[in-house]
Amino acid sequence: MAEQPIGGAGLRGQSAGSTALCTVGQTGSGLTYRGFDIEVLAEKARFEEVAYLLLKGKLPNQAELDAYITKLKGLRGLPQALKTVLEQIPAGAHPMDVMRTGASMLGNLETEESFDQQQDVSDRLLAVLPSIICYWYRFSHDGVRIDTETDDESVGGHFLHLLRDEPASELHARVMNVSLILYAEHEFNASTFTARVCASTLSDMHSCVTGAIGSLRGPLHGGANEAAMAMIENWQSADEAEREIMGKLERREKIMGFGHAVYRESDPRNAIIKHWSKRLAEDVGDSVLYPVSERVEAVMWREKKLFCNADFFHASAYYFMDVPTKLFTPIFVCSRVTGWCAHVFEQRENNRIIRPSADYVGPEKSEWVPIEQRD
Ligand SMILES: CC(=O)SCCNC(=O)CCNC(=O)[C@H](O)C(C)(C)COP(=O)(O)OP(=O)(O)OC[C@H]1O[C@@H](n2cnc3c(N)ncnc32)[C@H](O)[C@@H]1OP(=O)(O)O
Ligand SMILES: O=C([O-])CC(=O)C(=O)O
Repeated sequence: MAEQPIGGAGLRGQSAGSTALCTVGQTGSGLTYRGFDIEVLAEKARFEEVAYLLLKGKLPNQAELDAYITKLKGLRGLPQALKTVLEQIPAGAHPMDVMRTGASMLGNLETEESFDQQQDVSDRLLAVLPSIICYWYRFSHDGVRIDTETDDESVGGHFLHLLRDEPASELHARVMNVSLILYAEHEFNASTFTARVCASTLSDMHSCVTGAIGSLRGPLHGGANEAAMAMIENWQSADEAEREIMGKLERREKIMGFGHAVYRESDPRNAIIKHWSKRLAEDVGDSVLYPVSERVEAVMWREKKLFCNADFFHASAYYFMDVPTKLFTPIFVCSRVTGWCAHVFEQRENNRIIRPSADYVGPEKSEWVPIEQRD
């Protein structure tokens, strides 16, 4: 057997099961949720409609959507014990760690006792995750205890309202809606696979989501939007960006927000969020960050044939909406929780514990040496 490094090839290209939720890189459009092209959903749908599609299995009619929005609005409140925990977390903590703790603590307070509760538990998580992150952020940064039960119609509007203490503009609510749709679901990505592995042991929903948040946090996955922002904000012009990117490529550094494990030529979400980033750049009169981002995109394609993934233009879009960089990946959580929960439902529906094998590359059979005789 050929010697291989410890670690692995990332299971790239191997099927690890089936799903009815999403196709990635298979059809002409590149990305579909339950058969609907991402371009159509981003243009026509509300995020809550997409959440319904993923979680309940079909698009809602008007009455069903109205009832769902009303339900989500009624689930935004935080239990006192969760507020108390959030107030203990220091301002310097990473918001993804706060999300992880928040989801986990909720599991102590509102435990999923039976899989019959899975729809309600998922709706609660979807409604309350923006409240969790914004309650902590505003308490630790501004010293205020906010009321998280706003009357905003949308999840994105609710998030921005809590963050800034005023309702979101129409443009910002629209961009948040698109962003949440783009991030909602993506087949067997690392965080979703984490959720499914956890679900396959017949564990509870909060454990699946808590584990998934931990996986999404890393810069090779959801954390790339923050890492991209940390990079591009250093550059004052497109020419400076080009010089710096060339240097990074020479030093063989990874450029965050580029490349993908499945897509080979483009990520269909990029053109959509790029369009909205441009609109926001015009709205705020930006003449630096958007041109810098466009130049980085052009140089990466010219030099490496690497394209922007969903994360790259999300960085500038969120920046133009005044969202602090550390909150970029938590927004991803507020969206992807729909995909995670829907995958947990699927896993539970036809479950077998996920337990692959490893090729052993360690030492041959070894003799035990008493501790006093070891080097
Ligand atoms: C929402 C999301 O999670 S999207 C992904 C977000 N993550 C990022 O943006 C992080 C940066 N990108 C990456 O690290 C990778 O492209 C990943 C993790 C997304 C995919 O990883 P892989 O499937 O291993 O990438 P792939 O096999 O296509 O890589 C091929 C080559 O391109 C290089 N490459 C891939 N992405 C990048 C990048 N962003 N910058 C520089 N080089 C890159 C790899 O190092 C590899 O080079 P090598 O053959 O010399 O080792
Ligand atoms: O599919 C992946 O590997 C990563 C990704 O784009 C996502 O999770 O949205």
